[in-house]
Amino acid sequence: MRIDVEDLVLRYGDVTALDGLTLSLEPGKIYGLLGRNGSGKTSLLSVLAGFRRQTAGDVRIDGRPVFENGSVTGRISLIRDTGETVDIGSAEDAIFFAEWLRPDWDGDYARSLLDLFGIDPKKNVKEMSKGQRSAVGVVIGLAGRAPLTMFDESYLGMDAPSRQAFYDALLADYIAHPRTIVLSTHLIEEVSSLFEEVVIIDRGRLVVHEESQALLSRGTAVTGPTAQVDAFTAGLTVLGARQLGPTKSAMLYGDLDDVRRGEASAAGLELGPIDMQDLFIHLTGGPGTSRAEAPPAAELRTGETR
Ligand SMILES: Nc1ncnc2c1ncn2[C@@H]1O[C@H](COP(=O)(O)OP(=O)(O)OP(=O)(O)O)[C@@H](O)[C@H]1O
Repeated sequence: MRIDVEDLVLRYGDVTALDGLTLSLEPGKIYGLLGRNGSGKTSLLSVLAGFRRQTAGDVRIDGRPVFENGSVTGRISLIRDTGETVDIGSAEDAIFFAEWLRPDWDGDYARSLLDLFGIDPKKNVKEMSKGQRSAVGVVIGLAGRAPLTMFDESYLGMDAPSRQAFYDALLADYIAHPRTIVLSTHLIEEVSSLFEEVVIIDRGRLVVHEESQALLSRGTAVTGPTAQVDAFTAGLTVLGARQLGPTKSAMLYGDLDDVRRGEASAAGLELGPIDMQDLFIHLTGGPGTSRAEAPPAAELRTGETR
């Protein structure tokens, strides 16, 4: 499903969670939705799912308004981290309910996923561990095959092998049944290989909406002997560095032109890709930056080496 959001504002009393956000997402892609704590990710997903009415602005899914529009919300699935969507008895009950609610529901797939995650279908969801509840939520989200499926940190409670099983299942099922998928996450490195496009929001505003590869190409890792790396990176925007014995790897932000690349090669330095997480930290103001100090979004969008 196609998403068009224009000048979206959402306020909770005095708190402005979404502050004039404009964004369009094409159908049939996997999007990563990233942002620091309190940046407005859950608020955005809640408005997109029709759980909340926006304070101002326009929200359209496939060209139609969302809030209190059953013909649209019935085709949208938002799985939240709290698992409240499945708090209705056993996992089997949750599946029964989802089957009734979801036109594209695949019951056999749901049961195979419960098996994959080691979930006892008869167990009451309320008596499950946090990770097991998350897994039930993930099963409901995947097997529902909603044309717009959104996971809001739904898998945070799951352990590493279960999360990996989820990523594998998501990718395989997405290839077999293409749809629009939005993944909100703080586990950036773990999930970033799934993203076709990345949306970063900060303080309720859009900072970046770009193809993953284009975003990653904004940074370069420079690796080699410490003295050469330091000489090469002097005056450039260095996001961070790692030292291993006499070898240093520095993460640079911004384009390196062919001349600079030639210089690196002549100095015996290796140029490689940068981690999405390092870019994210930079684009949202750096680890020690308070929300008030973070650079404005317009400045962050330029992508030039300073
Ligand atoms: N029900 C609510 N009532 C009042 N303020 C709220 C409510 N829900 C969210 N907020 C505020 O809105 C802002 C955005 O919150 P939101 O939950 O959308 O952020 P988030 O990006 O999902 O954060 P996190 O990564 O921590 O989950 C925050 O300042 C938050 O305190």
